[in-house]
Amino acid sequence: MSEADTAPTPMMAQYLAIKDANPDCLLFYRMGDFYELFFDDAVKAAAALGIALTKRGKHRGEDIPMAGVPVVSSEDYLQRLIAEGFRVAVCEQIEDPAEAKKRGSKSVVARDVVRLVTPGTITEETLLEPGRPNYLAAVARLGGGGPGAEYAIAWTDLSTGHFRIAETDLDRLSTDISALEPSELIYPDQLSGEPEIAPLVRRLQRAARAEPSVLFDGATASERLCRFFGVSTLAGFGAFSRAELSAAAALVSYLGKTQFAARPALERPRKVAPGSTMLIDPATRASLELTRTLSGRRQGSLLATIDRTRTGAGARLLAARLAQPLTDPAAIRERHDSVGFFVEEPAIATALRLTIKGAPDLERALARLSLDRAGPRDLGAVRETLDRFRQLRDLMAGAVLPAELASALGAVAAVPAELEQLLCALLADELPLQKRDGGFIANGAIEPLDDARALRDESRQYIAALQARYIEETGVRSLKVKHNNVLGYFIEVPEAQGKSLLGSYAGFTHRQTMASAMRFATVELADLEARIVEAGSTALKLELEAFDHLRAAVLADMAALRAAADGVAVLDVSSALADLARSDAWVRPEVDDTLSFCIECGRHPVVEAALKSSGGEAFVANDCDLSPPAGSGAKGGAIWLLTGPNMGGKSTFLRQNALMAVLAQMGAFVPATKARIGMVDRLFSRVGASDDLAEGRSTFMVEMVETAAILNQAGPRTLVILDEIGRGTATYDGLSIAFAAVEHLHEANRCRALFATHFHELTALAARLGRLSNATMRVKEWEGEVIFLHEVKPGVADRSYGIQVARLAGLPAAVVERARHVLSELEKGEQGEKRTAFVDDLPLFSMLSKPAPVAAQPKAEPVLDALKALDPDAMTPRQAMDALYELKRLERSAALPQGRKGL
Ligand SMILES: Nc1ncnc2c1ncn2[C@@H]1O[C@H](COP(=O)(O)OP(=O)(O)OP(=O)(O)O)[C@@H](O)[C@H]1O
Repeated sequence: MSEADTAPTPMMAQYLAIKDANPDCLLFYRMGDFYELFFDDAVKAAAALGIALTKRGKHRGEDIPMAGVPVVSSEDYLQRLIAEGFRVAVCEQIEDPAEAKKRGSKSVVARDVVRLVTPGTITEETLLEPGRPNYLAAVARLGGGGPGAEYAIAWTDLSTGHFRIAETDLDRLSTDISALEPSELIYPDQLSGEPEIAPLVRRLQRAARAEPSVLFDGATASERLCRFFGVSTLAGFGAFSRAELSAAAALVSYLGKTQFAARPALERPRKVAPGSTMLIDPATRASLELTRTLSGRRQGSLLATIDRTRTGAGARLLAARLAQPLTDPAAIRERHDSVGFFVEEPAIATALRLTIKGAPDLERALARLSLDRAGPRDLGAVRETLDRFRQLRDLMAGAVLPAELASALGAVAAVPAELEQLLCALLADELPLQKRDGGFIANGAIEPLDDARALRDESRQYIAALQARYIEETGVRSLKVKHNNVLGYFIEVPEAQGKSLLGSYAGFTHRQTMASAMRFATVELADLEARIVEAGSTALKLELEAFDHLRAAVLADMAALRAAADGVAVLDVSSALADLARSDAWVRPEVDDTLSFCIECGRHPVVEAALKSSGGEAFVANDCDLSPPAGSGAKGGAIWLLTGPNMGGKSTFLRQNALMAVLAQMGAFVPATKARIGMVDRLFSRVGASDDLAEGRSTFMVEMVETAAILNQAGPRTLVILDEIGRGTATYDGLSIAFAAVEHLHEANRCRALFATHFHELTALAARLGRLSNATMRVKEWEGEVIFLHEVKPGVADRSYGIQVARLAGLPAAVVERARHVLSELEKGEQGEKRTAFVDDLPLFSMLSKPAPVAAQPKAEPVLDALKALDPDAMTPRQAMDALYELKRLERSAALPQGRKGL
């Protein structure tokens, strides 16, 4: 094979050069109306998208695999590729093909990558979830990995422009990142494999990405930030640590790397003060199902249950608040004041919620406008929002607002009125999606545009007139003036007449002979066509200029618009939480600096909602008081040790109290009749067991790692929820661990805690530990059946009723019967006999030889017998009354079964 055979074509050479520069992305290579993918990219994309894999030409003697997606529907494909974890480099033609032709017929149109589409940098409405922030985060470490290391996180939502920076430390790094649920996290490549990064990378998988350390370079960080924000000093933004600057600069440099020329209009970075939010580690977050259920769905999470917001920005703010509850009681009270206002003013709340319902997503439209990725409908979104802003102002005028709402409404009112006037004056009522075809500027708005449009439309009438004249002059009645993209305007006549016209009609120039028709051009048609094209392109040019003008006007008011959008989000969240509080009887909690934790008639919002929607029994409200015992002068909150039957409602009770703290401190009202919560700075929840195979840890190991974290980190302001610690190992080991853990929580951590256990032996600790009390879930037994009352009361459970629950769950009757037998033997053993002896007494597989027991015959019951004997049709009213009294008497004399019987 000669050199020439193996050398790539000029186009392929261009492709390979661009692909070489973007090795970790799928390359969308623009060819006409398609983005084409080649080689491995084509194979991967075809598999991921289910599109055809074809071939185009050869490279080094091999077929080149190719797959393509139409440009018009490329967003759908991008969305699916991003969801699958790919990054996409979008490569466009950056010159007019006509220019390329000038360089020679074989020359290739210049192309370059204009954008890298990555999960954290998308802005298209179709690619984003409306109610979820889409964070790109950067983590920086300065000072090596030793004890003096400084850590910081910067994060931005490109689709809204929010930009925050926070210092963090080794202990809370993972917790802080999990609160953000970033779509993409970048970290310096020198941290790859380091212990602080490894778990994050495992958790976030492909969303975590190592970037060259130069992006995180502390020495150039300030300068890069200044350049990005177009300022000469960062002094006006606040004081930032070196690690914070490094993380923030990495973020803006990464944006430069992915967005190329487009510069996103980020707001100025805001510092999040350390300790201003409640620490909730990833395991706690997952087990409480704050924003997602354990199976990863939004439906059934706390967020989905409480979300009554009416706008995308409101839903995002609610999610962000839930992910990061506050710790400053004054700031929390401010949010409660806002919710309280709408609870007290339902008429205003209802009107407000109607006004904002279905409002366009202003924040995201602004982000697209700033990146020059917007269409006419984004301008339309601004126009519509400004109209709603005005309605909001009118609606709330005169109301005496609490501080947070007053400032939110102030921001809404501060948007300059001229912008709305300008948009209303220029934009058409109905707007197309794309600006490239024009048609979005109103008639009568711009005079030269009206003229150009008139000329274009008149010319079309001239064509009709011209056709009539040609018919008359030639006598060919079937003559038509037509248009196509190759010939432009032309005259078409049937072939027979065409032939006679060829010689006789001097004005016609022959262009084409078809199977049954002939086509001609004339000078007049060519003139007209030129005028139409010119008028059309003049009109489009004027429209695009107007678009740029409007875009510039919007961007000039960007800061005010953003602040107003934030304000509407606050109004939305506050009124949504008020709506929830009113309809579901939630109350305003009191959050202060004490160590109280006193909840009256608390409920679990998600379980309650689930019971309600299934039409089942009503949720039973329960009190909880973990405040330091009154008058004891105790330095530390109380611990409740909760015992009770399986399925009795222990986990529900534990979680509902943890959720109560989260809800109260995010600024919501709570599902209770009264709540007083001394600020919780850290929340731990270890509920239920699961293994973590990805981390190579067994169920018990996970449980112990998480328990260790709690015992090592919980302080006096921490709230701890522990469910069945020590269950995953041998009984005595588990019991000992649980025992020691309770003692440690009481003596060393001194935190408020709820501890549920099936180890009834632990309840004896209450005699020794002053702040420990026993509580239990009430049950009633009836005929060997257990009835769960779901009521928490002081005291100790006598046993776990595990066997009854197992029977309810459908364990084979033989197994249930055998278990009952084993249990009674074990209980005897506990009362003095040696266990081993008893186990020896139970011959292995003895149950297999026994027939399955027949269901127990119902016991004779005098009330029932008497009832059965009655025949209402044969009774007088008097006799019926007497019979009723007799039944009552029988019922009273038959005492309800008590205690431990009927197993
Ligand atoms: N307060 C309540 N009011 C009404 N129903 C409740 C209440 N608490 C729990 N339940 C119902 O009981 C079911 C079992 O509750 P939960 O899982 O909390 O029990 P548990 O005591 O933790 O059980 P186990 O020890 O088996 O883990 C729940 O799914 C719910 O339907």
